[in-house]
Amino acid sequence: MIASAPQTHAEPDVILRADGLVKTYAGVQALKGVSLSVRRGSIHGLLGENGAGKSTLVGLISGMRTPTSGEIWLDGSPVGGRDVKAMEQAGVFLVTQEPMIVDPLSVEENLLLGRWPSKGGFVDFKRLRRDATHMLEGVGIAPDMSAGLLGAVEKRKLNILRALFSGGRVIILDEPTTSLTVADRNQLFDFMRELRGRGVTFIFISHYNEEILEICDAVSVLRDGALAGESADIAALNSDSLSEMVLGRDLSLFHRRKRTPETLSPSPGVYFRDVRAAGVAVADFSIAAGEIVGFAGLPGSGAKDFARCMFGLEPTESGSFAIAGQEPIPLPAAPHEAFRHGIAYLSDDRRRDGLVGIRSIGDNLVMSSLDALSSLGWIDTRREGETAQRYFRQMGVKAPGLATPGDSLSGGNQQKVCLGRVIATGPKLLILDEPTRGIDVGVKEDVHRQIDTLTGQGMSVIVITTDLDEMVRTVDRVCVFSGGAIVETLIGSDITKERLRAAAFDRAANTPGTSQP
Ligand SMILES: Nc1ncnc2c1ncn2[C@@H]1O[C@H](COP(=O)(O)OP(=O)(O)OP(=O)(O)O)[C@@H](O)[C@H]1O
Repeated sequence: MIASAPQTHAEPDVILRADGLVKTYAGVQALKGVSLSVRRGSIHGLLGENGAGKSTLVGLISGMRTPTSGEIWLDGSPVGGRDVKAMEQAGVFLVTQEPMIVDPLSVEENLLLGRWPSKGGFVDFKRLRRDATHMLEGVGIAPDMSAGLLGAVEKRKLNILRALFSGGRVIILDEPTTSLTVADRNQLFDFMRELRGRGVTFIFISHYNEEILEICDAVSVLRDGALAGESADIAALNSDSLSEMVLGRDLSLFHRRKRTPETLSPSPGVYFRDVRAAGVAVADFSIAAGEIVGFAGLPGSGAKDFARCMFGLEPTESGSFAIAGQEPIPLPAAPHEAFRHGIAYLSDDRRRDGLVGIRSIGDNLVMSSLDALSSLGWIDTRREGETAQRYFRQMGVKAPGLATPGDSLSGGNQQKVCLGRVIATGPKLLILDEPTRGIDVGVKEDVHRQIDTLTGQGMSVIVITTDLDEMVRTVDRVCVFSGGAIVETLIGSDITKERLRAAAFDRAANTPGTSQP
C-alpha cells in the first residue's frame, strides 16, 4: 500500500478513485496496477473477459479483499485496505449476484438488518421503521410482506435499498441482471436511473455490451488484469468498439446455418409424450438428431420445468420418452437415470447444482462421465486425465492447470467448467439452461461454435436463454411456452427478436396466473 495519509485528491466531480491497484493471489497476479476514476452521480460500467479481474477490483474497492499495493480514494481521502465494515460506513457497498436477503424475514426487517444496535449502542428504531416504510412506499414494495415472496427483481431492488438505507453512496452491482427477464431488467434500470438522479453513484459489472451502452455514463474495460480501455462518454462507443476493447481484436459473431425440416437428419432424435407435472402439460415434443431448439417463455411459463422433467429433476405425474428409435420408456426418475439414457443437463444455478468448489478443475470436468470412463468398477485414470485435459482446452478455461481448485476460478471460468462437464458425457440430448450466463463475449461465440459442431455429430440440443439475440442467431426452432404448454413454434426466418418478444413476453404479460420470477 502506498503510504499516503496526509495526501488528498481534491476533485469535487470524482467520488471514487483507484490508483495503481495490484492484487496477487498465491502467485497469480489478478490486477497489475489498475487506475480508474468514478464520477459522482454516474453509472460507471466495468467490462472485461472472464478472469480479467473485475470481481477482484470491486473486491478491493468494497473492502472484501486487501490490495497488494495501490491506493483507493473516496471523496479525496485514502481508504484502501479498509475492511468491508469500514467501507460500508464510508458509504461503499457491494451487491453481489446472489441477493443477500433473508427469506423468512419481512421486507422491512431485511431493510433494518445490520442496523441492530451494537452492544451499548443506541438505535432509534421508531424512526428507522418510519424511514423504511417511507422508502419502500416509493418503490411499491409492501414493508410487511415476507421477503421470500419477492420476485428476483424486487430482491435486487431490496438489496440496493438496504445499501442506500445504510448510507450507501457508491453501490457496486456485480452482474445484477443475471436471471432477470427483459421486462425485469428494464424495471431495474429505471430504478437505477431514478437513484442516479438523486445523486447515487453505481459501478455496474456486466458481460452484455447492450446493457453497458444503455445504462452507463462511462466505462472501464479490463483485460488480463490491466486497464485495456476507458471512456467517460459512453455515447461515443458502440457494441463493436466495446467488444474490441474487451478482446483486443474484432469479435466475429457466430450465426448458425439454420437447419430446416428438409435439411435435418432423417435419423430419429428424441421425443417426449404426455408430460405432466406441477406447472407442465406438454402433450408432444420431438427434437431431431442434430437439431437445436430454443425454449422461450417467462419464469412460470413451464419452459424450465419441462426441461427439468426431462432430466428427472421434477416429480412427474405422467410422461414417456424415446431416444434414437428405441422403445418409449417412462421419464427418468432421477438425473443418474437420465445420464444413463444419454440426456445431460446444465443447470442455470452453478452454485446450487454445478461446480464443486473444493474439488479440482480436472475432477469437476470428468465428474459426470465417470461411468463411461470406468469398467468393472475401475476408473481408467489415463482416459480420465485425457478427457479432463481435452475439455479444459476446448472450453478455454483460464487457470494455471487441471489441479487448480474450482473455488479459485473467476465466475465465468466456473461456468465454462460446468459446461465442459456436461458436454464431456457425450449425450444424445443436451439441455442447456442459460449456458452462456456470466461468460464473456468472446467465449460465448466459441461456445456456440462448439455446440454447432456437436450437432454435426448428431447431438440434439435444447437451449433456454433470456438472451434473445443469442437465441435468434443460434437455434433452428423456438418453442414458446405459456401456462405449462407449448403455445407457438417459430422456425427459420420467423425467429426474430421482435417475434420472440411478442410471442413469449407479451403473451405471458396478458396471461392470468403466469407468475413473475
Ligand atoms: N481466491 C483466489 N485464489 C486464486 N486466484 C484467484 C482467486 N480469486 C480470483 N483468482 C484469479 O484472479 C483472476 C481474476 O479473477 P476475477 O474473479 O477478478 O475475474 P473476473 O473479471 O471477475 O471474471 P468473471 O467475468 O469470470 O467473473 C483469475 O485468474 C482468477 O482465477
